[in-house]
Amino acid sequence: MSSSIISLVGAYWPAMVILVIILYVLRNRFSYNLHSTPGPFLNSISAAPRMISVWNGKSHLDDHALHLKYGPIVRVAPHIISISDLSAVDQIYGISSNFFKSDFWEPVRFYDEEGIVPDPLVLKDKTLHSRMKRNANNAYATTSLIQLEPLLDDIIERLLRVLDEAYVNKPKVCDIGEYLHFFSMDAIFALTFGNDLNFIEKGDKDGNIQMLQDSMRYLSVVGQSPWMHRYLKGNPYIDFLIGLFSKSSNGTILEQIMNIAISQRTKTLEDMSDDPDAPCTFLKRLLLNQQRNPKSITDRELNTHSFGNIIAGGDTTSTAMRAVFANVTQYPEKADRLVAELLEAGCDKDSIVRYTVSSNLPYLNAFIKESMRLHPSVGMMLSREVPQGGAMIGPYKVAAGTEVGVNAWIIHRDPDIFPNPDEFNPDRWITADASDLSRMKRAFFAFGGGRHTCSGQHISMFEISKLLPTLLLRYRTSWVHPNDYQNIDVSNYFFTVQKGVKVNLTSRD
Ligand code: HEM
Repeated sequence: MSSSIISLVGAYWPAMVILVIILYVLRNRFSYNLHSTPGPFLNSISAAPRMISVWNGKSHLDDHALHLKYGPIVRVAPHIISISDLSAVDQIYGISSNFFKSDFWEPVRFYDEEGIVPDPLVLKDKTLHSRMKRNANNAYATTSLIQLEPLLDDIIERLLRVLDEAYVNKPKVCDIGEYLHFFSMDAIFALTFGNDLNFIEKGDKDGNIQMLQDSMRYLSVVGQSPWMHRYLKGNPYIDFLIGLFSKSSNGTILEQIMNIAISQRTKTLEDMSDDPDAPCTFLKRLLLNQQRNPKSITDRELNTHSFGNIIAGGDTTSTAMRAVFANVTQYPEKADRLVAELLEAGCDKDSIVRYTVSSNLPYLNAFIKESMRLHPSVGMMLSREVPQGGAMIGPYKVAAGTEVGVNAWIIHRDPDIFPNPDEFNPDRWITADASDLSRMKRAFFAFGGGRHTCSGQHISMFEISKLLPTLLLRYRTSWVHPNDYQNIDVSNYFFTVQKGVKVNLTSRD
């Protein structure tokens, strides 16, 4: 009997392989009821094209091309739909929406003996998420940040000193993009904990920034097929093996940052009793919240809030800063208009710009917003899962469990919302009539939307709207080669990090 089965398999195995492939293709093609959703055929039968696109770091360009070809709703993988439609923003992300965070985030969900480590960025549990967010709200508020301005000023001064000494009026090319990254890392450490790692002077000598970016690459690629995580870094043995060959084992850098968060909590508690008048950092404010109402926030949640700041606040803010800086360099006449606005508001080239002044300057704010429209720091869709019972996505009824999302990179280029979308035109934010402006604001998705809207957006605007005008008033900036703006390389591993923002700096007298 068994020998006849073996000979049968031996004779028909090619046909069986073909049958399995056909069944696999059919299953994918018709899964989640998505067979009539527009999109390339290959993407509907396998996640591989999507994973390759993400692996290459150019999925924002590929997705944009797909939307131009197929319209506002595109099936980019058997289980994933990318949407570029204003009404979908409310439907998927609105406060009362019941779409929740998808398993895209599984590769960066951490578990300990108590279960999932509660990081708001990745939580599916809406009740816990709302409580965590509510109880940290005041630490992210602008009023809390303003009293930390001296801390930020120290870091800005450090950066100016380094730039003055090494680059200004010297024939040496400045990789300002790198310095903006160092600045944003030092700034977020300082605002969160009260001290920083001095990336500005020491550089990234331990490769921490690179390791964080490697973790994002892992998330972006494996997040397209999250079940794979279990067989990769989600498996302790495999993770150990990967760690032997690469410095960027998922565990190392994220665990290191979590350890910093834990040790800083203890240190801040001690400092609070030694010096109650010390600046009220993010962490100190959370500890004060906890002392007032111990049930409102646990130690574990305190740790993940600080941890989340470092993970979510470095690449994002520096990417936005590089986008603004590149536009300042590319459009000198617009830069001159910014300078004129700053001088008229009483700023001068030898002082650090005050946040209360810069945050009220219309052209500066429009310039920053337009830079973030054309170059949002997050360049992949903010993935959510369709809830029980399925949902109508445009004209399509899609099944529960389908991953759906809007990508800022795409919706920010919708010509019906932003006419001449590829044109860098800060004035569109100033001259649009009320109804167009309201649509533009609703479509501005750089900080996400709804209940998961970026908690740290005021922190990043605080940093950006102080540092960039200060640099602008102090230095003239020019490209090293005429085509440098077009040649900036963008790698999109969730964060759209640019390489090659290199300039000559001269003092602005
Ligand atoms: C220009 C700078 C920034 C950009 C463009 C940005 C963008 C975003 C986006 C798009 C989300 C939504 C993710 C989603 O819905 O899936 C988000 C969430 C978040 N961001 Fe930011 N971010 C920036 C800076 C920061 C900073 C400086 C911090 C911390 C100090 C921060 C902390 C967070 C946190 C904690 C969340 C999770 C919020 C939640 O899920 O409720 N971000 N950010």
